[in-house]
Amino acid sequence: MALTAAPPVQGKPARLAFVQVAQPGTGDDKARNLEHARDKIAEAVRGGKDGKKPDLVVLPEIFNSPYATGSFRKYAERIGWSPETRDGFDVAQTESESIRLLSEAAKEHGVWLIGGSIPELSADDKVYNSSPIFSPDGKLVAVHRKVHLFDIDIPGGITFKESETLTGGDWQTIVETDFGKIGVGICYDVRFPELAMIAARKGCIAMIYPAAFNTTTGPLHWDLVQRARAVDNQIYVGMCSPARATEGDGYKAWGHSSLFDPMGKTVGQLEEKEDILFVDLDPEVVNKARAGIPVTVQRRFDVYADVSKVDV
Ligand SMILES: NC(=O)CC(=O)C(=O)O
Repeated sequence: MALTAAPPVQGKPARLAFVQVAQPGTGDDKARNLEHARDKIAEAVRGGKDGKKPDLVVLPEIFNSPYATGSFRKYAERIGWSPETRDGFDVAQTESESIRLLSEAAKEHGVWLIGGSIPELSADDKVYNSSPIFSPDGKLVAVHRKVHLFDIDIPGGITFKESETLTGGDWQTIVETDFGKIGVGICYDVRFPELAMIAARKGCIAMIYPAAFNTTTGPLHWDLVQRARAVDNQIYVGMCSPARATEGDGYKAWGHSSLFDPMGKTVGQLEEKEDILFVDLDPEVVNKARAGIPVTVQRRFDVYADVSKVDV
């Protein structure tokens, strides 16, 4: 059977900065967490060793609140964005101090910003784990609400039940940037291959996940799930984690923020402490991977369904 060439992924080379800030402890106040994140965004924008300014800055999951089911409602803020009002949404009208601060930071530095995630209080009084995404003019272009809630119970390891206080989101998020389409998920969403598969088939060059794996699941699965999503879909996959807390008995994040390329190679990875990872996306790397291993044109939709045809 003759092979048809895969359509090239659209995009331009881009520099990403993953800001691995410490996750707040239960005694921390929100204002301090926000100021710390603002300072770290400014540091990221100054660039890494080569001083190159990033095109996109990414913060970790739940960066302004402790990662604890008992804290989410207390820290939650009303954002007010919805997919229906996306084009008319004005950040000046939000009640959320975190959204205002992140929007100002994106605008001040002229960068795309995936603002990690924060607890969000909805109009009908539900709490979501939500990732706000800003364009370089400070516009809030999307909010991804974590679709799959982190409910696990590993005896002798970790028990966590986000569904005690959170509700799962019900849309998929793909953002059109000036360097290509980027899919956004949050942490546990990475374990469900469908979101990455749909994003890739809709032309995304990368899936980015603000995330906070832990010291039980991190060593086993953090790299594995990113490489699996990257190789299956021939896209870049990255996760930005909080730094590991060194004190207290709260959540111990895995750290190790990282980016993997479409062949499953590690583009870059941090350790567990506070740090910033600078890594590059290159559409030619995606195109080369797809030309070499042409799974994009070898699918058998006569045998199984194409999930990317379903609109979510
Ligand atoms: N924190 C999460 O949402 C997910 C996680 O830690 C895991 O999947 O492991």
